[in-house]
Amino acid sequence: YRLSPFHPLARFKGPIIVKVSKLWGLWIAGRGSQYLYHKKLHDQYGPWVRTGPNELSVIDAPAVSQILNFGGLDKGRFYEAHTAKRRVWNRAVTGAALREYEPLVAKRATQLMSRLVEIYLLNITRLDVMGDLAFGGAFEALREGKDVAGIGEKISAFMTSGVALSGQIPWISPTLHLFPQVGRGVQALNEFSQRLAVQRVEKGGSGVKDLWYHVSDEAGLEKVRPTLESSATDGIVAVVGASDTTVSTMTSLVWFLLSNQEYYRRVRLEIDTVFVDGDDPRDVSKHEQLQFLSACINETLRLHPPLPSNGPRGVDPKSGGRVIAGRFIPAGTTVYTPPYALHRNPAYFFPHTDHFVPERWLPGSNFEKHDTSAFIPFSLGPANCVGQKFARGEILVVVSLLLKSFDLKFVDGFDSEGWALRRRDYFVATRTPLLVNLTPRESFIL
Ligand code: HEM
Repeated sequence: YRLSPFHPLARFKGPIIVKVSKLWGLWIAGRGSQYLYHKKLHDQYGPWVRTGPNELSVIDAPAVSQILNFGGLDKGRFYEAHTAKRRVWNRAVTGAALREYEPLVAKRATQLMSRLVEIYLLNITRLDVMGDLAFGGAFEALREGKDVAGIGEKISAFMTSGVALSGQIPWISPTLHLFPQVGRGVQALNEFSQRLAVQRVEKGGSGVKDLWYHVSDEAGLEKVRPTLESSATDGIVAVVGASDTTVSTMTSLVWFLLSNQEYYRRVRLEIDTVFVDGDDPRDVSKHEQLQFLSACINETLRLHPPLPSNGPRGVDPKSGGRVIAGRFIPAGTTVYTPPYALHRNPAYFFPHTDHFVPERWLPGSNFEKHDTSAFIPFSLGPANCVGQKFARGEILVVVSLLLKSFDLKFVDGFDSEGWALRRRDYFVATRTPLLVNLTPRESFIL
């Protein structure tokens, strides 16, 4: 039936193996290769591809916008386990709220620079920043020089098992606890976040209106105050969703710059010009002058989107189906809009589609194709990333401080070309260590 012309998705092209069963897709996802597989299928079959018996992947920009934007498809069963409390989240990321967080980020960025003299710790800085914001300074990984709480490990167990699996087989989410291996990863992270939440409440406010202040509604703006349990879930969503995505971007950015020395020199020159003697990269008022660095961040997010496949959407199984960009999508269909494949579609970014060319983002640049409606690293619409402004701000502080303070160079003999090929797609892309030597510069900042 799934291969027959009677199946509601029969008109959509795709390999036979994926039409028959979800097992092949599950195997690909288990290896972290979904983003590459989707890209390959789109290269072969075009912007609409059938990727499962009841699943599509779409990289046609107008259709992507209709799917993700207001009035589009639901987030579907994939998110059943999460409480999407968008209203409290929105309060947590207003301009005023972000200004409250700035000293926290600046403090950790400074600590990073001092510890970098000894060891490269970008990976754990993100833990401390999010520990500060969400749980009142819970982790202290930089101070200890390592991830003492083992949170990195808990996050990867959670990502590689529960999240990847429920993305492939949405109906499995409510039954995850039945799979001991998978359930353990999910449960360990849940218990950990509950403990942190209790600690944060016992410790009382940090004096800063941090993220916890908003997600637990300390100001009492909601009619019904969120329970400790649901604020703990939000706290951990912040640590997982906000820290790994940001560090993925920073690590890829360093990799792109060191692999393209002329761009590395140009970014450094810009930072040295904007922050002259005594000026401090933690001064966010100067960040809008960092045009070339911002272009490099965009180009990094284009080629290495931290969520390479994005969260799927679904057509309500109880509906009569939906028409998207002139095509009928039957009820119950899962729809992917994978940023990795979309961003590398030459119909939207051309020439040098697969190459790091940050100039395409500079004002006045004249590339044959530069369609920003196809640029969705933070997704689109009502469920897009609430933290994108904060993420950009954090990246600008840390990267400009890093380049102002150190000369960076790949460790001799490091397989830098192979590094990008080892990125894996477990909802947030995972990476192997990027080995970089750091030599303090004269302008080293503490
Ligand atoms: C470069 C860094 C980041 C990237 C690329 C990124 C990307 C994304 C994407 C693509 C989504 C939507 C997923 C979907 O549509 O299924 C999302 C959702 C979300 N992000 Fe981010 N994110 C980043 C940083 C952050 C930060 C720093 C925070 C918090 C301070 C944050 C908080 C959230 C939350 C709460 C959601 C869920 C929104 C909702 O469901 O309404 N993110 N992010």
